[in-house]
Amino acid sequence: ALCLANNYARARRMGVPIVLLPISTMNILWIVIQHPAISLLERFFGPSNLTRYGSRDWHFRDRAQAHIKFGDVWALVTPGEIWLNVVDPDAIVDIFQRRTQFLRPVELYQMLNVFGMNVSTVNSIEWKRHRKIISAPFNELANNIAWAESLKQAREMLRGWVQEGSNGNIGLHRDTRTATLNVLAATGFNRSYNFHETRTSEQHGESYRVALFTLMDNSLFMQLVPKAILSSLFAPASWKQIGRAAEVFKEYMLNLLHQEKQLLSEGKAGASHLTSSLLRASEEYSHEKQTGNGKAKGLTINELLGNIYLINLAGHDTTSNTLAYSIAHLTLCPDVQDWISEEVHAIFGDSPSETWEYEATFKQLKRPLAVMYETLRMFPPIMAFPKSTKGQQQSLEVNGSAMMVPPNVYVVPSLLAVQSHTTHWGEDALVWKPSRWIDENNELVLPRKGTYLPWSDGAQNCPGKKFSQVTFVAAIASLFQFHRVQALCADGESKEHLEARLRKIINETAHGVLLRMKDADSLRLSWRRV
Ligand code: HEM
Repeated sequence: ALCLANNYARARRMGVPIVLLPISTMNILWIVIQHPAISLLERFFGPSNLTRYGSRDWHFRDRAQAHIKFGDVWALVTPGEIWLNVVDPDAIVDIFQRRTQFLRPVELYQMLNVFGMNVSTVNSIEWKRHRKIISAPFNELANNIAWAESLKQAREMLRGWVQEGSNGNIGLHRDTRTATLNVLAATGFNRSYNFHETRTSEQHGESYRVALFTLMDNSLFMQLVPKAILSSLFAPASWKQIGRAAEVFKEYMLNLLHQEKQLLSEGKAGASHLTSSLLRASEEYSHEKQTGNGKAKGLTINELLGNIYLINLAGHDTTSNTLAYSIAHLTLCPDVQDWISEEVHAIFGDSPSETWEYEATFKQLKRPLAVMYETLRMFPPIMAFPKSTKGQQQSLEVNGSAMMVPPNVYVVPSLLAVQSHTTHWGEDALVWKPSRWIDENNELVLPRKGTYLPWSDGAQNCPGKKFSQVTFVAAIASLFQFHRVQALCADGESKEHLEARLRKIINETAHGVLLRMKDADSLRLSWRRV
């Protein structure tokens, strides 16, 4: 109570509306029990501040409602933290530009440190070194490979979906995840996997892919239980499985690095590949250490593994969830499927996707990109990127009024609120409508700065932005060139009920680190050639 009173007094000095929560949203016990606890509290006592703003995914459920009620800036005050939520686009741009004043709070990203520190978990000085190294391989050569591989994966995935026929049990999330991880493997590790073989191996066996999925699905849990305990003799079997996944992933990556090192020494490795690029940085580090040559510019082996894990994690489920949300929406909008197909035909005619060239055509495929933009507007995989004032107070101008933000306050650009606010997106802000992204001159609409940032903004934005766009556009364009998708009714189900069920599935989220549908795999979808 004393901590809450203290934080309340600090927040009051900002002169903004305040909402109090009796529990810190970072409290470990609360993180574990919040979902059943919130359901129970809501059932017995009705909605309260705690049930509205106390969960990890409250931003998604609330969207712009809190800002419409409290204004463009308001504070969520808990015994542990003050979260200052901001929806004014100019203030949001300002926050991202002042990276050294509104700092990324690395303490909130510790779950990403499974193997070592990485670009998301180091402090702002070290960040520059990591960022320079990991950004280098994200170039047009990588995008070219991603394009070809995404087309290949989409073709194989679609073949399986069509074969599934009227059963429609396609496993939407499982399959888009397999495909996007294969795109990443082709680009990063120079391995081109067969979609169906990898899908089967994911259901059995102990591959690095299964290990990665296990680690990703349990990353919140791993934040609570140290790796050594997970692998200990007395740990329950389910914990040991997570510990084992960490070992399998590490072994695979070390093995890959070893092979790559050998290729490099023979002068064979492709310079564009992610692994060789990171490996060179690690060798540079060893060299610097041996020669005692100035400040470190390379990466230690643990940092190398840490960054490879981060890129695997950040680089595939983000795109695969976006594909899954998009396809789920497209089943509700057959007209948008035709709209995409029309553009694909105008560019490629009936040419098979094996012949599609990246450079000449990616820029022309505006409608698939519009689908991606619209899905990310309403369903951004990373729902919030808080910044912290740390030890210094900072000034901030919101709607033309200056305020002082005290030290150690988390300042949160309200991504989901600004991306679904009627002021910026009109009365139909909550309607999924890709056509809003194309203007009357057939150009992609450029939204006002600070109103659309699913890849974040400023220097710490997503280095994989274009890579994800290329992967997504290739997949959607090739899926809808000749085919259409339809959701299948359950026995005796009416069309209206099916639509309502689909919308419910779209809006029910899994409680993980990234936003994703809880039950995407339960959708029965039928693909047919037109
Ligand atoms: C739909 C696709 C994607 C979205 C919406 C997305 C979004 C984001 C966002 C919002 C951040 C900043 C997070 C923060 O500041 O807390 C980020 C960072 C990052 N993303 Fe992505 N991302 C996507 C795809 C990718 C892909 C395909 C890759 C790599 C292959 C990638 C690699 C990274 C990395 C390495 C970072 C950390 C950058 C840094 O801290 O400097 N992302 N992403």
